[in-house]
Amino acid sequence: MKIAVVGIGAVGGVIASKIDREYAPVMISKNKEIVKSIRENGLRVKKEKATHCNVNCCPRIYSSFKEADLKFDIILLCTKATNVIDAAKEALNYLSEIGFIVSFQNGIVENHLLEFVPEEKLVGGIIGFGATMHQPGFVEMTSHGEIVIGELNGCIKERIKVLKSILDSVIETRITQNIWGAKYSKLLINACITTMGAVSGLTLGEMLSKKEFREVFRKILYEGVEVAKKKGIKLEKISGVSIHKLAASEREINGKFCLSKFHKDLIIKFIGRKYKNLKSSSLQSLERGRKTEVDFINGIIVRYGKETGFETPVNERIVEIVHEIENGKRKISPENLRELIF
Ligand SMILES: NC(=O)C1=CN([C@@H]2O[C@H](COP(=O)(O)OP(=O)(O)OC[C@H]3O[C@@H](n4cnc5c(N)ncnc54)[C@H](OP(=O)(O)O)[C@@H]3O)[C@@H](O)[C@H]2O)C=CC1
Ligand SMILES: CC(C)(CO)C(=O)C(=O)O
Repeated sequence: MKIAVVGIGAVGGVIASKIDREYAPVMISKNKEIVKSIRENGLRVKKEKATHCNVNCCPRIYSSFKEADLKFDIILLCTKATNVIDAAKEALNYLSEIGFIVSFQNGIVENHLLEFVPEEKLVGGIIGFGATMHQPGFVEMTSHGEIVIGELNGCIKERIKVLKSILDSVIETRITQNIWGAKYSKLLINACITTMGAVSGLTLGEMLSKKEFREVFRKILYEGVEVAKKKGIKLEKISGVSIHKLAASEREINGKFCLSKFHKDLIIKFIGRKYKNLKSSSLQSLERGRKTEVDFINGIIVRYGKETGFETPVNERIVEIVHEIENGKRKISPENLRELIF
């Protein structure tokens, strides 16, 4: 089984390091500094409570598929959503006859990929763990959480079981028959945690310790969940969390199977405590001068809202705020979240 990991940043680095011994994946990175560092020092991984160690002594890293000049049975796309189209276009030419691509991006990118990737060549994926790249070629898994994978048409084929067995070496992996719903459920997590972390510059713990920011969290989620209902999207638990059940909805509060506003607030507070050091991947992008994936995350909630006639003012505003930061017109600050309290 020939495997390629494309995009050796935080997630790609963690995945490549964990499957290295058993599957010897080939790594593809467009980032010259990362290629140089891994060629010189190996792929370095920070282990919990340790400094770091080299796990990949014979690094198989290339700056393009052309340079690697091999065909692959599985290509794991671990770039940001903003780069995934280019990465997938290149990858398609290097698939073996039985080969397929896995899209691990946060947000929804699969509809764009399906414009040129045949459906049978694409499998959807979700990364539930957190990862950080401290320096080029030096990565850390910062929080735990499952990987979820699924065929876009919901079938369970043999290949998805093979993929699961490979990814189980990274972290516990689950197969879903509802990958679109699962991806949207993860999108909801990112619409709150990742985007709020990006505009505020706060860790999750700092952010969710404040009641006013937990309220922003619930408003972003509320809009996302209402839009999902209108679109008929079936939401599901990700890493054991039914994020959608935490949405603020006065109608639901009086309903049968829902948590009280007090309990929802308490659970959000608890999530903040449990993952207190989590640093948003979009914040990491902004700090590196890169664009975020907000258009594929909160932007999707706004788009689905427009399609279904449901207003999404908080998501609309946070998308604008992120773009202002990306364009240098605004600074990252907790004050940005205060603008969303209306
Ligand atoms: N980090 C996290 O905790 C989590 C991230 N995710 C998702 O996983 C995906 C990857 O995130 P993350 O690892 O943080 O991102 P990173 O930015 O750390 O890594 C992506 C890497 O891909 C490189 N790259 C860009 N285009 C290409 C290309 N065409 N071919 C090869 N390499 C390319 C980038 O280069 P350059 O450095 O030059 O930009 C970068 O080094 C995102 O969609 C993210 O939302 C999901 C869950 C958790
Ligand atoms: C919230 C988290 C860490 C969960 O996996 C994530 O997806 C991100 O920051 O991009």
